[in-house]
Amino acid sequence: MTAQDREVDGFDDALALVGGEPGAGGVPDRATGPVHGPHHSQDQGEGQERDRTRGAAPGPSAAPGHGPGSPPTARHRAERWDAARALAARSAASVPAARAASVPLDRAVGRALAEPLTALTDLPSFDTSAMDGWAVSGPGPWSVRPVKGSPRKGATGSRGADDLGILAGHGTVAPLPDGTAVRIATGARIPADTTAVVRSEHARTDSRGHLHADREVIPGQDIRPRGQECRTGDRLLPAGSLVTPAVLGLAAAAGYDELLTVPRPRVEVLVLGDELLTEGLPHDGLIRDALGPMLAPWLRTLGADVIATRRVRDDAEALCRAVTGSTADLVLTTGGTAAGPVDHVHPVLHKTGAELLVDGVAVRPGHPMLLARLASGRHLVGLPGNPLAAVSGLLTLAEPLLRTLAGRAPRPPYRAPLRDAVHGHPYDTRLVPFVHHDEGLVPLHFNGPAMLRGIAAADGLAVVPPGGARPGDELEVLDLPWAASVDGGCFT
Ligand SMILES: Nc1nc2c(c(=O)[nH]1)N[C@H]1C(S)=C(S)[C@@H](COP(=O)(O)OP(=O)(O)OC[C@H]3O[C@@H](n4cnc5c(N)ncnc54)[C@H](O)[C@@H]3O)O[C@H]1N2
Ligand code: MOO
Repeated sequence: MTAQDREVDGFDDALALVGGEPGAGGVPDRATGPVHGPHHSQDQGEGQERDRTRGAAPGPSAAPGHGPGSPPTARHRAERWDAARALAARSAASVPAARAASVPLDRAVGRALAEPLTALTDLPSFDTSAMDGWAVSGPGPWSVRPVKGSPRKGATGSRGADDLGILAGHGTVAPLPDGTAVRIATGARIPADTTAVVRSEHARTDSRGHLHADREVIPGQDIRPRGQECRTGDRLLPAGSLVTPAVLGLAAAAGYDELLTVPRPRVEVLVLGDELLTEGLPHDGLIRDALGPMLAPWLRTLGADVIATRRVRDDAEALCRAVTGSTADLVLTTGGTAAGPVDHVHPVLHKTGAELLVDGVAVRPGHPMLLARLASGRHLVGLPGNPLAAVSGLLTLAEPLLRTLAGRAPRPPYRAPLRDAVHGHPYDTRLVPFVHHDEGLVPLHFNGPAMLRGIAAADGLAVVPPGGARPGDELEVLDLPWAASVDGGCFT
């Protein structure tokens, strides 16, 4: 491994690195677990010491050139990963309340509730039949009564059997005298003094118009009592809940025509890099832009509306115009965060009077990521150019910031046990693509900063603490929004 390999893989060369070429190995099959590559190491995409795959924390003294216990000075400005996320979430805390607006239900989906959803009615709002059958009063057999004003099916049949009974949507119905039964439909109002509903398949009428149940009738059976689901004024959902299709349905059932919601934040993506191609095969040192196609749909899943994805050439003036001219709530840049000759993000932020809130995060990959408040009060997140480092920045800084801008409640972190050991960085958090497996999280190969092969097959990113983790250790998990299912029922 060359020094360049180490650098590309996001570890400084102070680390004693042993092991195979970066990115060796295969992507595990979801059913069968990892397909090991030639080196049989879990995540050589980061080029680490093999013995750290047992999770032994090497400690800062493993980094020659830095005093024991003291991280390298180059990191002095880097925020801890969890602190950076918290800071990103806090940095826009005052914005959502100011933007809340009432919108009709059909415009509310995808936004967050700006106030709790409180029931405007009891649900059900009247005692309701849960089945098609008979409302009965007292013990059987019952004499069947026609329902006054009910539509009739036909002239034949025994007395009362030909009327359709009480249907859903009917208004007030007369109380049911003891010893009588009326036909009733699912969703219809239960007459006062009803003891139970007997399903149509569990009863028969005789030639004298009496109804007999063919099994025991339990008082209250198949009646949904008024207020069973909620009472007027009950809090159904807290403020900050995402309005999903299911929430829309609940809101409508609970009597809402409009919902007070926070609009989705508007994001503009600026893709930097003269080396980027938007089509065809890489050639002559030029490469395909992997971030432009990826970010807009990903941002939408994070609750943002992407107003544009623009390519900006490696020119400070062009970047300056693009940043200051944007009307988005969040400007998201890719590339140009480091200190190379055409890395213009820092100089442009400085020149335009932006306040750097986060300037580097102690996370691998992605440590040059940044968060700034622009002079206009809008926010800018600078994602590093390496594609997996950009994903790391997206989930570390943009996701919590967007959640706050969108008025969404913070998502409580959850943890899951690790199936296979994963090595760590001595000082920094690592984010490692994984798949869920019955036996725990399985870290994926091809997790180097420039690689998307691991994340493309992943259910999420595992948060590996400095020093690494052993099988059975519980790691915080950042699920990808499209992860189909989670073994172990983390969402139940
Ligand atoms: N002297 C140092 N150099 C670098 C450091 C460092 O600490 N000291 N950090 C390295 C790390 S870590 C990363 S990550 C990168 C971040 O660099 P930038 O944000 O300035 O990104 P670029 O230099 O523009 O690009 C880096 C890399 O990614 C490729 N790239 C950029 N955009 C895209 C895209 N849209 N699709 C696909 N690939 C992209 C670009 O071609 C470069 O290969 O800095 C290191 N350097
Ligand atoms: O290699 Mo850098 O840490 O990818 O972000």
